[in-house]
Amino acid sequence: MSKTNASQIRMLCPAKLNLFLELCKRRDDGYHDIDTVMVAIDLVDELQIRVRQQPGISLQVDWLPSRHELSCQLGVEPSSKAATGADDQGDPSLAPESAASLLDIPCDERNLVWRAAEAAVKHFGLDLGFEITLGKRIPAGAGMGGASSNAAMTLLAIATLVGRQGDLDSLHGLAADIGSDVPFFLRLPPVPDPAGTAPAGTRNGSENSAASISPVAWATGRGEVLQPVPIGGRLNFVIVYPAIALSTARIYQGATVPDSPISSAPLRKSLQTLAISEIGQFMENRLTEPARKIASRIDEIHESMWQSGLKGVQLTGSGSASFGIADTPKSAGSAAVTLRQQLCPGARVMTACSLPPPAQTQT
Ligand SMILES: C[C@@](CO)(OP(=O)(O)O)[C@H](O)COP(=O)(O)OP(=O)(O)OC[C@H]1O[C@@H](n2ccc(N)nc2=O)[C@H](O)[C@@H]1O
Ligand SMILES: Nc1ncnc2c1ncn2[C@@H]1O[C@H](COP(=O)(O)OP(=O)(O)O)[C@@H](O)[C@H]1O
Repeated sequence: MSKTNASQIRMLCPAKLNLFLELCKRRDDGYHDIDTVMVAIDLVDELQIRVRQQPGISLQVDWLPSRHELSCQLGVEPSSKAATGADDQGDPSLAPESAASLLDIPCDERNLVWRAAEAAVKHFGLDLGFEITLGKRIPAGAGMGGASSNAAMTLLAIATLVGRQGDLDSLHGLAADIGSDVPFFLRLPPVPDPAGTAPAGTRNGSENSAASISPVAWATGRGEVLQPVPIGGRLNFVIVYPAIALSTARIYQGATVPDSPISSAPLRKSLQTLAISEIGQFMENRLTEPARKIASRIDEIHESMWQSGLKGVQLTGSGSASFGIADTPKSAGSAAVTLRQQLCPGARVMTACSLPPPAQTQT
């Protein structure tokens, strides 16, 4: 989706869920070799980038539909400190490094959008500036790739504005330098945008271009080595985000690499037939244990999600959000109503669908 003209572009930034995440090895550089399967979903942030002749970057970030609405859902003051997520004993040593607040997103070089814009200016040798506005829906510190998706779409948007969108491979390295999850978002099919016109520019790369034909990818290395995973249709999800921001680094630090890591192969195979009970059987997230030790509310949320009839209930990424799979959009909607009655305020309950494989977006 993009509304591109000579001076501005609008991009939708999809979130992601990890259907599988296994730790294979702790690396000397402080990262882990992982085996993960990520699916992009239609819960999106909105990015608008305008070209300025004067070099420099400006960034404005707002929550959609509004900060007030989200603070009510989460049961936090609009500028409150993030809930500690410490365990019931409130052990401060377990509290995650909480964001200044659940709703405070940095508007300076700490924001991955800003870093991506600076990297693109340098990479393409531009003497232009960019005025950027970002509308956030994807919860922060949730394990849903919000910041990474924003960064990837910023790279794509600036490449499109300067007529370089054709060569995704050169952007792959920039993306991987910004974050391990960022390359995944570069190669997704464009998100259909009701307010936009044609989908964003072509996303063809050479060896990985096949990856842009699927909203699902198998990622290895630290998450930057990608292969497409065929999927037999669309999956319906219900996502629950408790009012807790978890630090990705902290969760990885608390994780243990198993002696015999399990493989995502059975899960990847089950996605082709889309047999939900089979998919649920092969799902796994090795970061669940460290996350639930810090935020014990995750256990209560999983219990409520199972009881609401969802299948394959699991933490996404390093958390704090969890998702479950519903048989149909209708059953997802009714499970969400039940969960909102039980968990809100104090959590966001969202429904979402995996992005359609490109063949379906042409219909
Ligand atoms: C956990 C995952 C699962 O998809 O997503 P999120 O929960 O962040 O959405 C990713 O691996 C997060 O990717 P990303 O958020 O880009 O992480 P990065 O900025 O690259 O790394 C943040 C920190 O996480 C740890 N890290 C990250 C990736 C990896 N394969 N091994 C690690 O140990 C390192 O301590 C690193 O310094
Ligand atoms: N564009 C962005 N959107 C949201 N958070 C951002 C952004 N840039 C930097 N951050 C910071 O990164 C933290 C993690 O953001 P998150 O959306 O969870 O990213 P990811 O899931 O890719 O790790 C946030 O709590 C926030 O402080």
